[in-house]
Amino acid sequence: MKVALLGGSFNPPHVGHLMAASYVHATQGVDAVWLMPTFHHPFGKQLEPFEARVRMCEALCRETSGWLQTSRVERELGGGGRTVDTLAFLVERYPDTRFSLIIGSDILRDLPNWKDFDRIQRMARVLVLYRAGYPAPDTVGPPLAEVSSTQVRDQLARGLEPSELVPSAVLAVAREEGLFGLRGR
Ligand SMILES: Nc1ncnc2c1ncn2[C@@H]1O[C@H](COP(=O)(O)OP(=O)(O)OP(=O)(O)O)[C@@H](O)[C@H]1O
Ligand SMILES: O=C(O)c1ccc[n+]([C@@H]2O[C@H](COP(=O)([O-])O)[C@@H](O)[C@H]2O)c1
Repeated sequence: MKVALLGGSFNPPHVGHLMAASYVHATQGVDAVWLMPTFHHPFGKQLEPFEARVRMCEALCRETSGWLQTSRVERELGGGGRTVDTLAFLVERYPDTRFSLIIGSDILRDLPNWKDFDRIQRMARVLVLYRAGYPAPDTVGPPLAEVSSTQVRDQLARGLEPSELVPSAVLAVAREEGLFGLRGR
């Protein structure tokens, strides 16, 4: 079994995440892609509650035929939310699975602040996707969608409906849960 992991804040998930996951599933010979929402963000980002982000990720996953799944592993682990620790745990739990780790090229500038990135590279194949606006050497594939959770949150804060950036089922969960100031709107 070959699994690609896409870790993220998913605050909220958007079509860029779906495109990134689809691209990897379609071209990189993996059986499944797991979304791994952050429980405690290592750099202290303030996020909507974990279970609400999981629900939105699960709604995103339903846009696929089943190869995209959401993992609660980072909640199970607690701790500092460092990817190397999550990966070490998964490698031990699933000895017959080969893991890849997907990151967007915007992350490259943060990597010096990641814990043990060398060890991550020994445990998993790292796939750096070309996120539109962030060209870098050694990325895989064409530039992917110019969309971010920040842009989605900005639209929501201005009372706009980001229906072109977020799958409608994800927006429905955000509304039901009253996330991003949507309570009572
Ligand atoms: N449009 C995109 N194209 C390619 N990769 C993406 C895209 N959006 C997010 N990613 C990647 O998905 C992972 C998780 O991203 P994250 O959940 O932080 O979303 P984000 O849009 O970057 O959020 P924010 O705007 O809040 O920083 C990261 O590796 C990121 O690089
Ligand atoms: O391992 C680390 O040191 C580390 C530092 C910062 C971020 N990460 C992970 O990188 C992924 C994307 O993070 P972000 O900030 O773009 O949502 C997410 O899974 C984080 O847990 C990991």
